[in-house]
Amino acid sequence: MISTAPVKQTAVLVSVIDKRQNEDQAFEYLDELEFLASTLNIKTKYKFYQKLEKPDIRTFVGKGKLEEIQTAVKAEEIDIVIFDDDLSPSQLRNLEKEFKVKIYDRSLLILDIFLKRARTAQAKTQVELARNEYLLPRLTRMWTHLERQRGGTGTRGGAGEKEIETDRRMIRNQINVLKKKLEKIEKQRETQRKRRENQVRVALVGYTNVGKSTIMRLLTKADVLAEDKLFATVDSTVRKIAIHNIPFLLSDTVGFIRKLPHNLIESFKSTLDEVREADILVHVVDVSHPSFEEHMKVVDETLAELNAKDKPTLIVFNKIDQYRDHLEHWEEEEHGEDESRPVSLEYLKNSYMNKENTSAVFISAVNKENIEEMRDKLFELVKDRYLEIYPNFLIPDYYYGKYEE
Ligand SMILES: Nc1nc2c(ncn2[C@@H]2O[C@H](COP(=O)(O)OP(=O)(O)OP(=O)(O)O)[C@@H](O)[C@H]2O)c(=O)[nH]1
Ligand SMILES: [Mg+2]
Repeated sequence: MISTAPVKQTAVLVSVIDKRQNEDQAFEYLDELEFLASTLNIKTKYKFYQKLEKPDIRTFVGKGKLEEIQTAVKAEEIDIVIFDDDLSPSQLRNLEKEFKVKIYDRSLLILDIFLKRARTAQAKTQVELARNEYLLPRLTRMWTHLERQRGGTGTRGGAGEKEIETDRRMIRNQINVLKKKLEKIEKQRETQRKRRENQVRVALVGYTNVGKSTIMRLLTKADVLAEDKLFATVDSTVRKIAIHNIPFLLSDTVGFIRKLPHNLIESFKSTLDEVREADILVHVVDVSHPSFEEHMKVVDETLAELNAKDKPTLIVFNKIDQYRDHLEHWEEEEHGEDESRPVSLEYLKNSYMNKENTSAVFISAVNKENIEEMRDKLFELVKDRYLEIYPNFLIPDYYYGKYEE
């Protein structure tokens, strides 16, 4: 009997941290990488990290570490070795020679997740383009993969330069075709966008898996996919909604992450236009995540790259239910003296809500806690923009000042 159930592939993860980072951060990064891998149904068996000033030019990690990893790969019959950084084409080749299994780097992992998740023609084309551009300089490696799959090393004399050149040409053609296709789709979207010119536009932004789609669903009652997986949303979704009779467009967007592949940002430019062209941003944060502040920084940096940093922003600290749970667990566990107690929710609220020029709210989207407050704060921002577009619009008095001192 032959089983047709997909066999879960196994992996070991490898990251390099420099002297400024501590062990906790190394584990954090590896946990995130494990989560990314699990999104592709890859099971992590071991995690390795090494402290280095810079990754090794030839093999990413040093010789000793390489041997350590090799032992694990052989003992456990591992299918894939995943690196938490981007590998150069030559590093890829060297590592493949060393381990003789599939090698992934962070970019390829994220690209494959996007490929799996993309739904619309536009998103699919964007990811395919980014993936081809990523593969082009690394084609030798891909070719050797094909060779091995055919089971024919030696019989054909290995990957010939001629075959590689043919493949390269094929990929270059493909890239041109995809670019033309994208241009056409973008022209259509352009007319769509023009039609939206006189409307207030709000974009949900944030690190991946923070709850953007859950909040979108809450506000629009639309059937938006929300999952405990990274990059559940790759396409952007736009819905028209209203708060206190003021209409606006709300869009759910692709989540950001540390070291998002540059090719991906490039080819997702038009999807990210949703963010760039928004009047108002709702920055969603998973406050229960131990690195939420680092995540906020990554989001701010990505927004700066998109020239979208200075828009009126509501910061939504989500998952306060989970934050409370973590605090409770912390109390129950034993801790060393050097471990500092996580701050209370009250403390966090005080430090963030008193900042000048920022509007913030603490909610639980799943337990529907403080949702009205979030709606009212969003309304304050939407209303200001709406009155810029329609200066003669009269807003009934009772909507004003609900949360003002
Ligand atoms: N405990 C808790 N979980 C939440 C809350 N809000 C969302 N989640 C969960 O967090 C996970 C991710 O939610 P999504 O809404 O898919 O997050 P997202 O930001 O859209 O994620 P991507 O599209 O992958 O970037 C899901 O399992 C949600 O059920 C919350 O308030 N509390
Ligand atoms: Mg989502």
